[in-house]
Amino acid sequence: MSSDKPMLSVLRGEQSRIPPLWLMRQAGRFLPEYRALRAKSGSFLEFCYSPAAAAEATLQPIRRFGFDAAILFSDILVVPDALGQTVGFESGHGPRLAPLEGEAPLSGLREEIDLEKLAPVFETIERVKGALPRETAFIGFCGAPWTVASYMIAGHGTPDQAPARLFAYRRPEIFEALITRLVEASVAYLLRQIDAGVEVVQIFDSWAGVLPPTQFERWVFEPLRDIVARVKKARPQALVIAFPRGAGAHLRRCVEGLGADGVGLDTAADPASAARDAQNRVALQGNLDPLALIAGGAALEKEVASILTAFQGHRHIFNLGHGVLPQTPVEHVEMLVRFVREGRS
Ligand SMILES: Cc1c2[nH]c(c1CCC(=O)O)Cc1[nH]c(c(CCC(=O)O)c1C)Cc1[nH]c(c(CCC(=O)O)c1C)Cc1[nH]c(c(C)c1CCC(=O)O)C2
Repeated sequence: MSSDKPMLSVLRGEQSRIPPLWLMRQAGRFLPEYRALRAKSGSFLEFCYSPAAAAEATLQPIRRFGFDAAILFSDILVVPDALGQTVGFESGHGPRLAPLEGEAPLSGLREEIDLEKLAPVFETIERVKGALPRETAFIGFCGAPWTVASYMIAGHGTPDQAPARLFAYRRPEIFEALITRLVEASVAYLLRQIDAGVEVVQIFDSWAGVLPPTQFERWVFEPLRDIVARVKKARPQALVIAFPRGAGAHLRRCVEGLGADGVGLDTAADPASAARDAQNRVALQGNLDPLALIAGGAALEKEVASILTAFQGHRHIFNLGHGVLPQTPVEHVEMLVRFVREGRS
């Protein structure tokens, strides 16, 4: 099926000479208009739950750069919030959750996600949907069970998710119950996002890269495959991108076996080898180094050119290998857009 949205066409199986382009964390602190909007609001979660503000943050990068896709402005940690865990964000420090611990770590959590609590997110989606240019695709998202669980257990960001890894070894039954609950919650949440108006959902497994193969299979691959299968079965029109960041040696299995329409490549992944594995059966998304975007100039041009060359002849969505960093100059993003679309900086 062809579409007047280049992003959807590539996810549905077409190739495009000029890849559709969007950036993870394209809304955020590197944009002066985001900082101004954010300064007027309360806590980060309040901001995420304010439909007018969240819709505006979603649209800002579309107005400025004309990206091929908008991504819902929200956060992966609204899911633990809607499961009843206490979630906060400390400026400069990132997320702070009441960690899951003690004799019965799941006892304070709801069995099922409270979608009523997330009503403002669905309202944000409805607002954005009515305001997007007709050629712009709309992406919703959630965090993958392993990544979300790792924050729920530690209560904050860590360099290697050691607390969740230890928990999974020491208390595998409880960890399994948590992952199962997150699979259910993620499916329910994504289906509601699709019903509210997103056309694509991306599942962020930002911490997929820290596990040994046995644990990767159980906590990353299987839950991701289940979510993809259930979302596609319930909403066959919806398109799904999986982003198993740091999957490394498991990337091939993800490209071949997750059942997603697209797979996101992180900064360290080799585009040419992923393209060989994919055989055009899935679209590949990525994977410019966010630091090359900060550096700009000849280094940026060279990296962009090499990615475009490596993906030639393959279904490709241009993106970064991880999110835009706050110190990124806006002009470098403008340059990237010109370079990808017009082949000039
Ligand atoms: C692990 C993770 C989180 N959140 C997310 C992930 C997965 C992707 C990744 O690995 O980056 C996903 C996310 N977070 C945010 C978005 C918005 C949409 C977009 O991509 O533009 C998305 C898709 C906004 C945000 N989420 C957060 C901010 C910064 C808060 C602020 O503006 O005050 C934004 C814009 C806060 C957040 N949220 C999270 C952390 C670790 C932090 C603190 C680090 C930081 O500050 O960048 C959890």
